[in-house]
Amino acid sequence: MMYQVKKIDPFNVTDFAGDVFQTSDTETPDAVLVRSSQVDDSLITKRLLLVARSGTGTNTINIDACTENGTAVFNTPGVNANAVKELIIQNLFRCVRPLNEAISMIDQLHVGNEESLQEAAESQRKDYIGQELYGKTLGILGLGTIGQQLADACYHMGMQIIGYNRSFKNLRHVQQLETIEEVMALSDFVVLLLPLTPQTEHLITAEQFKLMKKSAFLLNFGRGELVDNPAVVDALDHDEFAGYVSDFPKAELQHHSKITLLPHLGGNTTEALTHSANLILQNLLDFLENGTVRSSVNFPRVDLPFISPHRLTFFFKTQENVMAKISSLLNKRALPVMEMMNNNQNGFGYTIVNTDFSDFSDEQVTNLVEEFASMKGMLRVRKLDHSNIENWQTD
Ligand SMILES: NC(=O)C1=CN([C@@H]2O[C@H](COP(=O)(O)OP(=O)(O)OC[C@H]3O[C@@H](n4cnc5c(N)ncnc54)[C@H](O)[C@@H]3O)[C@@H](O)[C@H]2O)C=CC1
Ligand SMILES: O=C(O)C(=O)[C@H](O)COP(=O)(O)O
Repeated sequence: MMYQVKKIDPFNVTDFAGDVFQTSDTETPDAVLVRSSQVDDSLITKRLLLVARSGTGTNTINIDACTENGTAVFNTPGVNANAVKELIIQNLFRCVRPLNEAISMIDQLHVGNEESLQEAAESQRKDYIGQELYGKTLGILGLGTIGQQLADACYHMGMQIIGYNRSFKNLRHVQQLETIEEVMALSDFVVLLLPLTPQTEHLITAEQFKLMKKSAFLLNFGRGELVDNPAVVDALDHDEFAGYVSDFPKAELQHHSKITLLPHLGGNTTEALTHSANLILQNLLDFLENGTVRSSVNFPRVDLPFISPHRLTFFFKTQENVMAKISSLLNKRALPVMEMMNNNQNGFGYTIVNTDFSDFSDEQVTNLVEEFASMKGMLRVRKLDHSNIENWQTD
């Protein structure tokens, strides 16, 4: 079977497409490949097996609708963490040392015959005195992969690290505090590294800005919607804190002397983009061909070698006792179970059964798949044929 994959963002699939999938403009694809663009709900048809997101944030995908539809959502968490960490550090330095301004001053400096450029420039350096990061307090909201890498790097630059996360992380270099408010009040720099979810939308607003040090900076590399933008502008206009850096530009934040906007540059390095695209394409291929789940936000991880002529995969709600019903039907229909692997997560189960349909007619196989699919709580059943096993023989 040749699967139809719709690319929402540009991807070079030359090394992957061919035997298993081809790219297509269809509105009813088997899989969608995407970066951070919006995935329209209309694409979530019964045919859609997978949304493959190259990158970390999945806020542009309707995960609940995908899950109910039996559609897996994959992402590549951590792959761009180093790129984001480095960009944040670059911006921390930018907050404390007026580099851009100093470079621009020299660029515009005109000297006469008597004076060297160096002398003229040095005479002005008193206007470009900065501060050091060493000894300052960095507060991180969201102590996930990027937050932890940032904490380690900044700790080794001599900063004090505090942070907030919904679950306790027990990190060596981070003092984890109970509330966002404590972190905001104690930090010289607050870095937002939370995902955008219904719980985190507009989490940071006017009340918290009032707690911040007047000299503190807020850096948002999580998502724009974490912050109430009009409240940021208002707080900066009233000198409640010193400056806002955001990787997520919005018109209401433009043209403000205390606001720096970047064009979503966090993961925008050759290394991160290449690694992330290759990883998602490999995982997409493996899911379409073998049903393997390695990094998904809604399907439990199951990776079982495909060493049988056929296999069945099941995605289901665990509370309906579907696993027991699957085992019972496999037994009842005397289907050989060569290998089987199951995993459960957040109320959903995913099971792969390696099997052999050689002794079953096509009609029997179709009926069996329909029997499984009609079980209460079953969200997706797939039957996969092993493309490379010919003349399969069991001992
Ligand atoms: N600017 C950019 O280009 C990039 C931005 N990002 C953003 O950064 C976010 C974090 O990335 P990673 O660190 O890789 O993800 P991660 O999943 O490793 O970390 C997220 C952390 O936030 C915590 N968290 C989630 N909801 C919370 C809540 N309501 N309250 C407190 N803590 C909560 C989680 O427990 C986890 O520790 C992504 O979801 C994405 O939105 C990620 C990569 C690049
Ligand atoms: O991984 C994420 O989450 C990001 O925000 C990426 O770094 C940026 O997304 P892309 O637009 O580059 O896919």
